[in-house]
Amino acid sequence: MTHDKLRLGVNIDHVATVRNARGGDVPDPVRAALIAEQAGADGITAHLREDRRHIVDSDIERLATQLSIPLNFEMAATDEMQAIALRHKPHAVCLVPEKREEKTTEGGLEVAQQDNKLAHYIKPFVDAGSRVSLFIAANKRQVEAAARIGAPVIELHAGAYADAWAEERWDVRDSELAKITDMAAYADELGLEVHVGHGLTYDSVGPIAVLPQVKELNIGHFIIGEAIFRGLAPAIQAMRRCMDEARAGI
Ligand SMILES: CC(=O)[C@@H](O)[C@H](O)COP(=O)(O)O
Ligand SMILES: NCC(=O)COP(=O)(O)O
Repeated sequence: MTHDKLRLGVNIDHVATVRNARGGDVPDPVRAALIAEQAGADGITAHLREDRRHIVDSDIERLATQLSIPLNFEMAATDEMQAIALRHKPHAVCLVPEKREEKTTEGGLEVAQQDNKLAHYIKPFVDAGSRVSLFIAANKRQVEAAARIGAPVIELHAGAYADAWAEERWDVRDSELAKITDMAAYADELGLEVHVGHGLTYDSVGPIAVLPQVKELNIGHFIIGEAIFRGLAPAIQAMRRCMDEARAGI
């Protein structure tokens, strides 16, 4: 398999988190998205949570009209979100699980236990031309269920791997990396396009970026944090370099 260019989707939710802390208009996540575009991001990811704790409806409207690069619209599989996504027809719709009380997206979407329901739910997106992605744990049952319902893309949840790295629990990091590695290969065999995201940093991105089946990484929290110190464009470009150097075997 060839190592084609790995796409970087920049998640701008965390700019909106800072904005919403004061309830005003700044910092503007759409401005961040446009800077990310200039800095070489291949796409923008934004998660319109049901509680609107960061991205809000008007952000999605502005992103949909102002971006020149693909928008990956993350959302819970609800009727309300389906109507919003169908109105904007983003390049990609990524279904994620949501729990109201969680600090961030803790787990992957349960696809295996609701495959009929989800197959029905994603059909209007497929018909509308949006690429459907399922944010799932690196677990065989979930990967097989994603393929079964006809989702073209999965995004493997890298949170446990990234947390283990941050906490220097190297045995857990290695076992989580092995799960992602195995499931990326298995999903590719089943014909799924593989993305990975959540919690990745300059340190932890390399072992994921080298996986030949992985086509896209979605990264936000670390990049936005790093932007405080080095600026948004340099923070994105540094992530790009980490990915490219790992992919090139440097
Ligand atoms: C699904 C996912 O991983 C992203 O949406 C990211 O975590 C940022 O959003 P939250 O921090 O609200 O989960
Ligand atoms: N889907 C994962 C994503 O968009 C970015 O997650 P994070 O880097 O903000 O944790």
